[in-house]
Amino acid sequence: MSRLTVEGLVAGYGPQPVLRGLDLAVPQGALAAVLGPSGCGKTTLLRVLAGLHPLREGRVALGDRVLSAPGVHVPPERRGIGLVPQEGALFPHLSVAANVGFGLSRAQRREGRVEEVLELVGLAGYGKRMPAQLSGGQQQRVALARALAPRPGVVLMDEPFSSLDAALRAELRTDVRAALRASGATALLVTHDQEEALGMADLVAVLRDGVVAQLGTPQQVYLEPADLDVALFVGEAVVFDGRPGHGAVDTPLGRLTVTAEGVAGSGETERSRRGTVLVRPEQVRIDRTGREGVAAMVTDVLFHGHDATVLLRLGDGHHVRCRVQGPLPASRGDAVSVSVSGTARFFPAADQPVTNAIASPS
Ligand SMILES: Nc1ncnc2c1ncn2[C@@H]1O[C@H](COP(=O)(O)OP(=O)(O)OP(=O)(O)O)[C@@H](O)[C@H]1O
Repeated sequence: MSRLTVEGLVAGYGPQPVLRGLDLAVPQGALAAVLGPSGCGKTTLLRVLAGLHPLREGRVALGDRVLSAPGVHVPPERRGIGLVPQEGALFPHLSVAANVGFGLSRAQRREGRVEEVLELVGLAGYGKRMPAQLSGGQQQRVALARALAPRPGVVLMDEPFSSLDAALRAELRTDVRAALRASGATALLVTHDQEEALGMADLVAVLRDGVVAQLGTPQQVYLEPADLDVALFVGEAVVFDGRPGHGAVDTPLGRLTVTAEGVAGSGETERSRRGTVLVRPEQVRIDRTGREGVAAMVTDVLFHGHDATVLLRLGDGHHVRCRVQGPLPASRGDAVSVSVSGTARFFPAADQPVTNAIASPS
């Protein structure tokens, strides 16, 4: 059983701990991405899980086996956890095969485990090469093969793609995901790249202030963020101040109907509750004819290849981002009108009752 469980984890370096009661559970065989801003404690978490840094309070367990707890510390080499560091960290004087086989017994090497994992990561036949003869992406594949070779229950990856260019990163993400699935290992991927976390993982844990602010599927953290900070961190957003009343909220993008329980028809509608209304840029629709929605001026168009961002200024001076696919709907300087499609979210201000409401255009 390799379900990874972290309960009430407190760990750090100085008097103020970096991790402050962190809870996290990753089911067996799942790939979880740990997403958070620089310095929030992602690497510290991996180091504690790998047994390289002590915890002060809490518990780390793999299945029923406690690995770390006050008074318990299973040494790193006996945890059944493989680590892929940020930049491969291969032994430069050892061949690929020797790097991969480093942690294996002679029997395991004789059984062909090295060739097996090299094939798993797409490097069959590369055993005799030296690390210096490999590209950055290939070196990361070897690092993954080395981590997988002893059949660990858990693989930890610390920003394994950060030194690679965008095209290589995308290719490697797909291959690493497939290799991890095939190995059956539970995996934790540390990243500060939202696209990587959302695109690769089965589960995303958003770290903030030393705890997990939200743990959910990529869809959940993007479409149903636990709070405004998570919403703003995981993807782009268009936000306005709002004060729902009578089951609707007025925004510079028009009147949005507030449909969720807690605001509409609950008796609270008359009580003014200021907060933030949030829509994603892909929900903003542009109408070239200027008939549907609110008047806006296109201030810039950023073409990304697979899609484009259209920057707009509304009549009242608000700036709005819109994401569009396919043919560009407008050019810089065009007068258009904009509206919102689908549902939006309302987050009451911090000093207000904390009930998220879903708003949709009326
Ligand atoms: N060895 C250390 N001694 C003292 N403080 C440290 C040490 N290592 C990390 N820290 C501090 O602990 C905090 C968390 O660091 P950590 O490396 O875990 O963050 P991170 O989320 O992985 O950041 P990044 O995304 O930049 O890699 C930071 O404020 C960092 O300065």
